[in-house]
Amino acid sequence: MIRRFFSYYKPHKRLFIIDFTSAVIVAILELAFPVAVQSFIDKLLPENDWDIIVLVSILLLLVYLISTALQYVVTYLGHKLGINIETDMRQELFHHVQRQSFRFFDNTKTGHIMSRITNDLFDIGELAHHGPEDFFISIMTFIGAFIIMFTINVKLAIVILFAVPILIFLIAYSNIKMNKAWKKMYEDIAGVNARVEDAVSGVRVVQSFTNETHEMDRFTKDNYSFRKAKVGAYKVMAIVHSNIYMLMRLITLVVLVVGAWLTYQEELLIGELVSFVLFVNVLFTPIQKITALLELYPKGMAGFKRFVDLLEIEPDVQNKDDATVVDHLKGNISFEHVTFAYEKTQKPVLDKLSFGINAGETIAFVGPSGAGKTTICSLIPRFYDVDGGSVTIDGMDIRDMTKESLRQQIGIVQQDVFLFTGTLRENIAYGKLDATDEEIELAARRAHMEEFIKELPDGYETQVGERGLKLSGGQKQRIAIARMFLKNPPILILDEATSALDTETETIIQKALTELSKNRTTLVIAHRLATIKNADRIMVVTKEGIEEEGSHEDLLKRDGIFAHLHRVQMR
Ligand SMILES: Nc1ncnc2c1ncn2[C@@H]1O[C@H](COP(=O)(O)OP(=O)(O)OP(=O)(O)O)[C@@H](O)[C@H]1O
Repeated sequence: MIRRFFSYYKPHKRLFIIDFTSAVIVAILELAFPVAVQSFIDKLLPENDWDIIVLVSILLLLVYLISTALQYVVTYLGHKLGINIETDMRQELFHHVQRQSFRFFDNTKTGHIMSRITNDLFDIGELAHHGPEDFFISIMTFIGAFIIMFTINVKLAIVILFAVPILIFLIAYSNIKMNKAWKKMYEDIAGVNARVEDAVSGVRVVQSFTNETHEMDRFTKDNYSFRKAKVGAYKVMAIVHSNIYMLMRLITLVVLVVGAWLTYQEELLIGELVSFVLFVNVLFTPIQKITALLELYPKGMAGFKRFVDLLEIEPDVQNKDDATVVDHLKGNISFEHVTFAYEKTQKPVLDKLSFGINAGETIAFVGPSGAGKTTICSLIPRFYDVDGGSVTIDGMDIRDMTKESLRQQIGIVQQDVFLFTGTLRENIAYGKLDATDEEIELAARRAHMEEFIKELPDGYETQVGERGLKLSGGQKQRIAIARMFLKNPPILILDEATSALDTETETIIQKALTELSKNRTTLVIAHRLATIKNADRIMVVTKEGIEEEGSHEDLLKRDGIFAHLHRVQMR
């Protein structure tokens, strides 16, 4: 895990070297001060040589100026390094999440992903900056200070050395305890995020059932569990901090007493004693840094582990090494003995399903809810891969095509159209990012959007989405259709595109859809049978597979499932 963590420093080697070297110099200069004070008191003062005293003072001033400049470099560049690493990781994670297949999103809460991309990465960034630098510098200062103290007076140095095992014990204790506490805290904050996500996106349902109190109770439970974990972690930290504080004061006192006695015995000079007391103070800094790291390290590493765990989830729909980039597909689709289950442990939704669609045909799928119509349509763009059998387009297995090129050939219009925050123009252009204004306006005209765009004061530049104009279901759907005119795919999937509209809007949208499906292979999932009268073929999908197939008229004549559904709807 640590080796992997360090691999993120590679692109910022130069920054790391500058930051690290500056920090090392600052630490060495810190050690110089007590040594200078000692020679001041024991050598320069008794000799009364004021020229040297002034010179040494100027030199010390110079050392401090350099130290201050380097301190700036360490703080600024060090944080910059941490931020750079955090940004790289966020890029990688976002890219990775975008590559994931539908199955991943079926099973992962947005709140959990958000929490990894934000909270976890903040802590990892902090660790990236402070971790190696503070650890190395602290060890270095510690060893350096002890070496100098031993050269000044062995007995007094040994007295201080006794404190080291206690320190190591405290550090180890805190590390174990905090590891556990942070891990729990991360799980809990992800839970809190997921709960907020549920309550906010489902707020309309919550309010319509007046279940606010119920939601509040569930949130309180998660929030308090998070609080307990975090407070627990800080309790451990408080124990460790206060013990270390007491230890350091004790050491100062012991140094003073033993030092005074040694001075009395003429084994130690006054300047040496002062210098010892100052060194005990110098030791405070690395110890404080190490205690700060005790909080940061387990926290950052717990976050990093979650980050790596997420990165290691490979999308289950992958391109083969020798996958073909397809272009201009005709749209002859064939399902051959297709078997598919969402979860390996569950009964297949589709069981050895076979059928064919000719290029340019309009096929409608009808049938009872949960029979698998949407599933059939999700397999064509490879949102999921089949478990058995194959799906081919123009005779080629879709798993032999790159998924990007395959999806470029397929357009999907769903009932629930997602609008991105931005202008109307940008939202239409989502179908073809480099579309010209003329192309966008033509697509809007073909999707029968012109009328309503004209009425908007800002026209195509109107802001839509969460922070902009709210569009009706029918208007959103026309945006989706306009996107498709721009994308211009040979295969079209219309998933219950008109089932939530009033008759007038539906007529307009039907018109737009009929134009859109011209010269394309079109698959329509419809619940309202009247809208698919003109389909070339209707397939009746049930849990047993495709039970009936034929034109509207044929199926009515057959007087089977479709005729029954039709009669119920007409009634
Ligand atoms: N993402 C999913 N994960 C697990 N199971 C799923 C998922 N989506 C659908 N299913 C299950 O697969 C079966 C078929 O669902 P599908 O959505 O394909 O049916 P449908 O015919 O389109 O239904 P409807 O007309 O109600 O939209 C259902 O039993 C459903 O519970």
